[in-house]
Amino acid sequence: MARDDKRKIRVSFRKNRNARTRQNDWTKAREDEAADAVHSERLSGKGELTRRRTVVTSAESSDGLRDVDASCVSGRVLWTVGANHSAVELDDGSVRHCSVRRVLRTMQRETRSLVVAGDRVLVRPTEGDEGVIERIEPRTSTISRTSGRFQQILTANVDQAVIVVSADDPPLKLGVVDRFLVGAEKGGVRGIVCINKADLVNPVLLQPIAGQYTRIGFDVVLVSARLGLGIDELRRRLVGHQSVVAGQSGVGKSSLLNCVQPGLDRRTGGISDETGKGTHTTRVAELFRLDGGGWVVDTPGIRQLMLWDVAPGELEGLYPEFRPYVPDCRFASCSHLVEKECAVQAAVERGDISPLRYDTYTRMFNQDDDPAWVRPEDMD
Ligand SMILES: Nc1nc2c(ncn2[C@@H]2O[C@H](COP(=O)(O)OP(=O)(O)OP(=O)(O)O)[C@@H](O)[C@H]2O)c(=O)[nH]1
Ligand SMILES: [Zn+2]
Repeated sequence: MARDDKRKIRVSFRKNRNARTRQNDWTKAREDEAADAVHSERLSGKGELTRRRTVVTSAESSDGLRDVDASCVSGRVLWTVGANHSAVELDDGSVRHCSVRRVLRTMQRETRSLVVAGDRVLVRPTEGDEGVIERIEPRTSTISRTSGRFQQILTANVDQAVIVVSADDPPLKLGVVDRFLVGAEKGGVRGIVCINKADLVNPVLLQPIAGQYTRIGFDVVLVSARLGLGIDELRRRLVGHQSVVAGQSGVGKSSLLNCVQPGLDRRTGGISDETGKGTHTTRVAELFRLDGGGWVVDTPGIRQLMLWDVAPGELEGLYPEFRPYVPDCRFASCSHLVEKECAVQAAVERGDISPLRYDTYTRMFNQDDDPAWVRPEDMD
């Protein structure tokens, strides 16, 4: 290894990128909000690595990393088991089973950011189809959940979250949709609402719900894995993107992925009658490549994105349609719940903000663990 090789080190950005500031929100025109939501540079909720940028330097490595020489190849992590076993697809398409270099493992323990599906890594090939991960490249986004006192990163480098809910069985809950959307916003990824099992309800009943989200700027796809409806449109939205598929167990995530890419063979399971919550048939976060380009991360069928650590005061910034009104509230610390001269409440009363969205906001603000839910037949 040549010690004077050019190499990359990570340096911290000086700018505080932790939170959207009110100042930024004030100056945003309403039409810009959807575009803003996908502009991950400004978004919060990212891991340590992403607050750094990579620079090429010929100086001595300051991060304790060994020189990465020409024998190393880059690739993308497909899945991981524990802290030290990852499957990595190299850029030539071959897959290697990799351990993680010890110094990296130690650093990861400190930052709580283990190698995750979606990570771009540099691998030193060893025997057979094995290798060692020498470096994790800076992440452009992370999806994480809070586990105890720590944030656990589930996957990295995705640009959109497909939030799958079912029109029925289990019943559609707008509280669930909105929690996932808030989670996506917080993670700096674009949320797409995918309503599956459209065959179980009269599609006319789904239109007001779809309209509520498209008006705010979120894409909505109505699909039925059973009937094959809407699958082409879903595929079009996935191809060329790095997507995470999220949603409660039993809503049909695996069934949809099997439709989008036949031959994928995701295991599907039935709803468990006892709990109504479905059985957890998809266990590890796993990344797969789509024909036509892009890739998808399949996640365990639990409510993980809803567990994101969002402080009540952050919520106003994570409801894109609230943001234009917030600066007009009389009190800077307005919670938009009870205060007088609140521009958000006024917008709800005028019908400019959906009362259903406002309802989920109030429940999330009050940290109501029982998410609001509305069946289509309850819609006007
Ligand atoms: N009626 C109807 N049933 C569906 C549809 N899509 C999936 N299902 C059924 O819903 C059940 C759950 O589907 P899965 O694809 O296993 O759901 P999942 O979201 O992957 O579940 P987890 O792996 O537990 O997260 C299965 O019995 C499917 O046959 C649909 O479009 N319509
Ligand atoms: Zn207010």
